[in-house]
Amino acid sequence: MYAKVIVDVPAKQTNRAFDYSVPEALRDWVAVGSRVSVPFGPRKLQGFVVELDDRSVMDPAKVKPIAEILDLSPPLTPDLVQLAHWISQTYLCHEITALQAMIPGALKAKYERHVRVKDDSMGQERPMSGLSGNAVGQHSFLLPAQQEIIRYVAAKGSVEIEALLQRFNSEGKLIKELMAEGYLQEVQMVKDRMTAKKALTVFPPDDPEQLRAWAEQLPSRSAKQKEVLELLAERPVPVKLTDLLNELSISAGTVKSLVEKGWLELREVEVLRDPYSHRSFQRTVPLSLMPEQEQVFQRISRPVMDREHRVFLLHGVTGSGKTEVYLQSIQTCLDQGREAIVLVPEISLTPQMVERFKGRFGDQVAVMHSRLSHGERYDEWRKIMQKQVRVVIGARSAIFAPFTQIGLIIIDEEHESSYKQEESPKYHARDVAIARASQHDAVVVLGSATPSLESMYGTLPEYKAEAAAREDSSQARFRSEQLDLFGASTEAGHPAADNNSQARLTGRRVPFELLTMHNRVEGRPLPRVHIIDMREELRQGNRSMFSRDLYKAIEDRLHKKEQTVLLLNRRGYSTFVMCRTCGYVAECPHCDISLTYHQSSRAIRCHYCGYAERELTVCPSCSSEHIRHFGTGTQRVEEELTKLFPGIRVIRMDVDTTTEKGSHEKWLTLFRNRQADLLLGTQMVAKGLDFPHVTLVGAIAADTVLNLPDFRAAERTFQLLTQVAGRAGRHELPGEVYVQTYAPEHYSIISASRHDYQSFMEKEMTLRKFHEYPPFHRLILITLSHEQVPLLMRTAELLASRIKELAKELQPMPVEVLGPVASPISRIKDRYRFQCMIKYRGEASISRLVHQAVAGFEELERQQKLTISVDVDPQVLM
Ligand SMILES: Nc1ncnc2c1ncn2[C@@H]1O[C@H](COP(=O)(O)OP(=O)(O)OP(=O)(O)O)[C@@H](O)[C@H]1O
Ligand SMILES: [Zn+2]
Ligand SMILES: [Zn+2]
Repeated sequence: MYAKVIVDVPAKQTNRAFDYSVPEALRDWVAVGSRVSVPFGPRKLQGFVVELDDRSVMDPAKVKPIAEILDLSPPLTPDLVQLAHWISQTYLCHEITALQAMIPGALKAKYERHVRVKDDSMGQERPMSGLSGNAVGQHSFLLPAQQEIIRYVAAKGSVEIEALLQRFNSEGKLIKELMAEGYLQEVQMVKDRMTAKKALTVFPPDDPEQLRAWAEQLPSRSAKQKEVLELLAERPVPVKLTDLLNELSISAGTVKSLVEKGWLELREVEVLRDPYSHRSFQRTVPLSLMPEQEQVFQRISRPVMDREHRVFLLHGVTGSGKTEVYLQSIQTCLDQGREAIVLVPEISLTPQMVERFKGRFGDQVAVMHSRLSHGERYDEWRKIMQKQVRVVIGARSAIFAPFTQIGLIIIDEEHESSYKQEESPKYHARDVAIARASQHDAVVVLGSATPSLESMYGTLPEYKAEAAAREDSSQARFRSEQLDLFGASTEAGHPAADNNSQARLTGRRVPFELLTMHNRVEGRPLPRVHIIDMREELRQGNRSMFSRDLYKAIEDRLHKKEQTVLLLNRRGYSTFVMCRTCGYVAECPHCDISLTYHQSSRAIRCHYCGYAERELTVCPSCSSEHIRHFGTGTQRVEEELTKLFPGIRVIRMDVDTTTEKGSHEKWLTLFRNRQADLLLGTQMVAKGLDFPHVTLVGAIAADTVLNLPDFRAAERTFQLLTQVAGRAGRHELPGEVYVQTYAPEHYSIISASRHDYQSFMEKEMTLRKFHEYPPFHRLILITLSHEQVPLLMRTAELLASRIKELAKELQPMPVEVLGPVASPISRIKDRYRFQCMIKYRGEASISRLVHQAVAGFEELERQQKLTISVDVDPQVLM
């Protein structure tokens, strides 16, 4: 038997599968998706098996054997292996890069592979030595040899797989069966796993009444100690010291004195890494749907039941109850015995969101987001692998969850640009989701109150016509591409892989079907939006960052004890440092970008390279003292608020206040419990939040994004304003919104204020079509960087003309090569940057051509330390 292996060297020469033979001993273990170690020249490399075959076109004498298999069960499913291939073709990256992106980080770390007797509780790695007699007794129908294996493993707790195979050599197959049947389980002893996590924990005495008695004894000045005792009397369970301190806002000293009195005990306890273990989720039942929800739900569930690949674009206004539709559609999917993936933007993967899914589906849900540690992520991934869960909710990369029976993929807030990964593989999760769904005959739901123009385009007749015209030719072409990549054997198929899904990923795109929910749940009105012209405020002599109306509205809410959300759109907002006398702007000496002022460290800093210097007090250019930082950071807004409204309780949420793990959650809980009057923040307050007492929303600088050199600026502005406005008046109390802007006549701001998606979309579509921007044309951005401009320019020009030349072959397909020009940010970390933009209509073949052109420069890249990066469908044009 032969395996085709993609090795872990991201380079052009190695960007193909290499043949290896599968040694007899590994036959039962190697499958498509296995991670293996193989000899490669003088080295040993890691790689992934992408295909198995009985034959090899290579000279058998020259084919080397696989050295080792790295996981007992393949970490990738065959459909993921195929998807990786599709990603590498679509987004022009090395196949290995796509494969690596699909497995959790912990698997890339050093670890040992053990097996143990399966215990149904997750996440525990304790030895199972007590279990031997029982486990075997129950499974008396196992072969004697298998029983012996189980007994052996149970007695040892866990056994390293090599040791086990050695001990029972020639029984590899039996061991494999035991694993497949779930008697034995693989345990990865990841390095960071071996050092179990420990936490100081406070133990109350057994009798809580005793605590009350002690509390009585304490003198009144020990109020804090009393509080601790009373809390524990109420809730007599061990509690993590840090949690206790946070909960009561006390210092460790308070607890220490109680421990010294011998009333409480403090011990180090091992903690398990279930990120949600400390929370119990209240079970929820399906709500009875509003008529619009019901209609949409029916449309989605039908193809879910019929196992038809369809793509729906669900446009539902803020507060229309999209989440409930997702939940019930997922239930339909689970009832079919299939699995569901829910993608949400990282930033809105809030506890509230998780709660909704855990509340409905309980332990069947795995959660994946980037704030989890390596170990936690790995544990969640393992739950999916071992089929302990059937729903995964997570950020972008959760689209690679190793499910095998996907029925439904939901992408919430589908318009979010964070679904595009900025590093290689530069994939867009929306497109990957559609590709993956097509492999499984699954349904995709793209949900948003402000659908992206790209997705909207998918519902237009123009797209359907285009898709239909492309159908025949592209399908034929794609099939032949597959053939020459996998070799003729693809048709014959290979034993271990699920060939059905292999045959299906054609890259074909179905037209999207538009579903609309115009109304909020229970007919609640959308909030009234006021546009405030800040130029007018200035004319009236108001120099504050708050307009008079917004000021009054905040005051009014404080009075009524209702809550306010304030958005400071910092993206594109310059907190740069400028001299008012001569106009000097402090810039990074290594990058083409102005430095940003950071109040906490009183320093000015570069966002790209981290360069920092002390705050300037005199202008380096003219020595004037009138040098100051411009712009309105959240910190300054907070200061201003406390000045204007003494006693106001403000929660500030921005990158500075949310870096600590769990801080996000902490702030939102405080706000929800109405322990604050006002939530101030950047983009992260705009999304997904659903708080009943929020009746006022203010956008302080609504238009900052409009000034960015980006053709999506208007779209982003419209989306952000609509989303943040949507936070107000979602429950009984009606909401009101104030939008402060210097561009009150801009159509994105006017449409947002009228909740008029349709007119915004039509206007924007017309403009995009006129300027030949996406979604009508597609873009590929090629960025080159090097320390020296002449070489860079020369190379960029060569590359551009090479692409133009190759593009001639594609006539009459319109391909336009713009540039090379200096990038909007023309230097980062002392490297200059140039870009070429390719504009085209149509599909796959253009990416091949770019790939071919770029590959021709790989040698130069290596020799000259030049970098060329290719971004297909770029979201960021800097
Ligand atoms: N059928 C229903 N009956 C009663 N309440 C409902 C129903 N469906 C949803 N809700 C409630 O309506 C509120 C808004 O729903 P949800 O948060 O799902 O809206 P959404 O469409 O996701 O909004 P956004 O896009 O702003 O996040 C929630 O509090 C939800 O519990
Ligand atoms: Zn100056
Ligand atoms: Zn810099």
